[in-house]
Amino acid sequence: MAEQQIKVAVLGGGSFGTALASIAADNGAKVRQWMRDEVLVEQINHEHRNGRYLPNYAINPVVQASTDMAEVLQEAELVLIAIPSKAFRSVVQAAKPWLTSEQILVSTTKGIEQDSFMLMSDVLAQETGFTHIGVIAGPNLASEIADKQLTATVVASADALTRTRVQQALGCRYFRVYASDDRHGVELGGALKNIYAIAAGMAAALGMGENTRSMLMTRALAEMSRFAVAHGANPMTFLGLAGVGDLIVTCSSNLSRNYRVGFAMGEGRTLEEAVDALGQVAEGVNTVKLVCAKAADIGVYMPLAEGLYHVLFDGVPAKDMARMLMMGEQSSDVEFVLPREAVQQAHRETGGWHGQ
Ligand SMILES: NC(=O)C1=CN([C@@H]2O[C@H](COP(=O)(O)OP(=O)(O)OC[C@H]3O[C@@H](n4cnc5c(N)ncnc54)[C@H](O)[C@@H]3O)[C@@H](O)[C@H]2O)C=CC1
Ligand SMILES: O=C(CO)COP(=O)(O)O
Repeated sequence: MAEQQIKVAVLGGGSFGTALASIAADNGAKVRQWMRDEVLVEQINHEHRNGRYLPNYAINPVVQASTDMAEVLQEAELVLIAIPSKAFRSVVQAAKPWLTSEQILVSTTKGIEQDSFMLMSDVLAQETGFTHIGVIAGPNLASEIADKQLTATVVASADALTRTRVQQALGCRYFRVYASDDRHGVELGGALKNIYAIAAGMAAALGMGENTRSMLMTRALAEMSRFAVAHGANPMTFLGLAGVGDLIVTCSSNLSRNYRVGFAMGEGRTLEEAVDALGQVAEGVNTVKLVCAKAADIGVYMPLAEGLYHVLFDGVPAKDMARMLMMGEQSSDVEFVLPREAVQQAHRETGGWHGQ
């Protein structure tokens, strides 16, 4: 018996929405993509190209773009939402009249909502009240996916049907989809690593070496998992693609927008200049603000995120901040092995930490 063709809707006309639409189409799905821009719709439908966000890649001609939300969502079994966090809720609200409880709704957005500090899957759950809700995150640079480079991601949901349908719809010869039930852990992995990608870009522009980058990434992982565990995530998630996997790619690649913002600032540009030159979303700029405020509120130790905050928003030179961070507390390597408190206690018992 021939397999039934799955109907996929993608909300968002940016680089990631476009890359995901093309994967689903390559995999045999019927794909419709919603975006606001009429000109882009025409270009995708006639030239099979997204000239604004992924100019150098061919889009599978099966992808049909439209500005009409009703048309895009009609009969869709799987809805992928690739909208920057700032606009995510408003787009979900606009989509709501055409969403049904049988549909599988998946956020692909790596950000946190400004006022509520909610993750996008929680926004989806709050706005719809539906059960088939999940997220996708992992080392997924959109242009590499569009180039069909071998790639893997994670779908995370407590709902087995959501995990399975996403694996079936997107898993193909160049894209593997691994499953997790730690939705918040996976989602936080994707959102938090953007902070450290900015710092990594800055370090690279300042000529810091490979030891430094490795230290930065590994200590970033310690901070990310500490923060996520305080929000109920499983620390083991950070060993996976949405944790260490995404951190590696985003802290190493000039294709990452967050890395590029950091690199531009390391070269002497202001934050505003760096963001303007990008012309696309760099979620980490907003995420670092929100995360630092939350970490202060709930008492989570995040020296790298705080350091980056002072560089981005208080004009502290990145080199001075790096020097200060090097003189901070020498703590536990992996605190899920040796708790931080045990290291601090030992220092207290031996007369304190003698940094210079
Ligand atoms: N580009 C990438 O490599 C990856 C991106 N992501 C995440 O995907 C999310 C979306 O990012 P990209 O597609 O990369 O962004 P992008 O900057 O390439 O495009 C953003 C898209 O959202 C649209 N948009 C913005 N505000 C809107 C509104 N109010 N109403 C309707 N549409 C609106 C823009 O018109 C544009 O089509 C981000 O959270 C990002 O972190 C996740 C994995 C990889
Ligand atoms: O999340 C990404 C890769 O996994 C993309 O990162 P940027 O948003 O920094 O481009």
